Amino acid sequence: MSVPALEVRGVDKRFGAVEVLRDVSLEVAPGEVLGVVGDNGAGKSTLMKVISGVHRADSGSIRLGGEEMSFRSPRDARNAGIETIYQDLALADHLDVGANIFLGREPMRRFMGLVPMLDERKIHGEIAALLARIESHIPDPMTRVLDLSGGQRQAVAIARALYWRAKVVIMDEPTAALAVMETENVLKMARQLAGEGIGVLFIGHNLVEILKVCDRVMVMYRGRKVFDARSAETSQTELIRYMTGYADAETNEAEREHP
Ligand SMILES: Nc1ncnc2c1ncn2[C@@H]1O[C@H](COP(=O)(O)OP(=O)(O)OP(=O)(O)O)[C@@H](O)[C@H]1O
Repeated sequence: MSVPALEVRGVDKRFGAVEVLRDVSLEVAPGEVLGVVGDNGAGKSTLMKVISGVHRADSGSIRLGGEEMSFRSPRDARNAGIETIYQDLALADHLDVGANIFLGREPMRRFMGLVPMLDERKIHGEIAALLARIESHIPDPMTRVLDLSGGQRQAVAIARALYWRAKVVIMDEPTAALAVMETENVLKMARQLAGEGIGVLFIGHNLVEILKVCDRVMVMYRGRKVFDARSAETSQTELIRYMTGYADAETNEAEREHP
């Protein structure tokens, strides 16, 4: 078996007296899209924030490509290869597409061997190649991100993940604020990232969408992972039973009856 792109083992997280994550484990293979679902407050965002270096777990471990990680900041996580794409993206609105992809590390060239200058030809070429790779329709890569649509903004974040060779991309409710066509594009991009060998975590509420785009789905309920199955082997009804705690209650009842 290949080494998982991401492996989370036994993560616990408390905020004061509140236990928000309890012994959560998951694995995402390279090229796999794992859906994460659960009711409001189930702990999905907190889990993603632990993985992306925003919060530190109280216990448990995170391995990226088989290597144990200890992130002190989101920057640490990004440098290690974990890119997060939020619904409200952390893009620099007033900067153009290129600046948002290169994050201040644009290709440079030396003028007459002395003064370093932006290598605009290389920048244009790289952006065009990236956008073509994800089949994104951004007419002019020099557009300010502020002037892009929601779906185009997602495309910029995805291009950035590709450029920086992310190992894992977290898409946290990426389609929540998008129109139908844009939603389709973002779903397609999730599959394209997986096609590049990236492990994708896809958090969402729309089960039709989740079952369509994800290879596997896990359900969070009150801070625990209560279910994990291949999309082809589960259904909306089954996921809802776990999301609402019914399946859990049934198991407990069966255990009481047949201890
Ligand atoms: N910084 C924090 N301090 C205290 N409690 C928090 C903090 N962040 C989250 N929580 C609590 O942790 C629980 C899980 O929240 P989380 O946002 O992870 O859930 P979620 O599954 O992502 O929900 P949603 O679908 O609504 O985004 C909630 O009860 C929330 O109030």
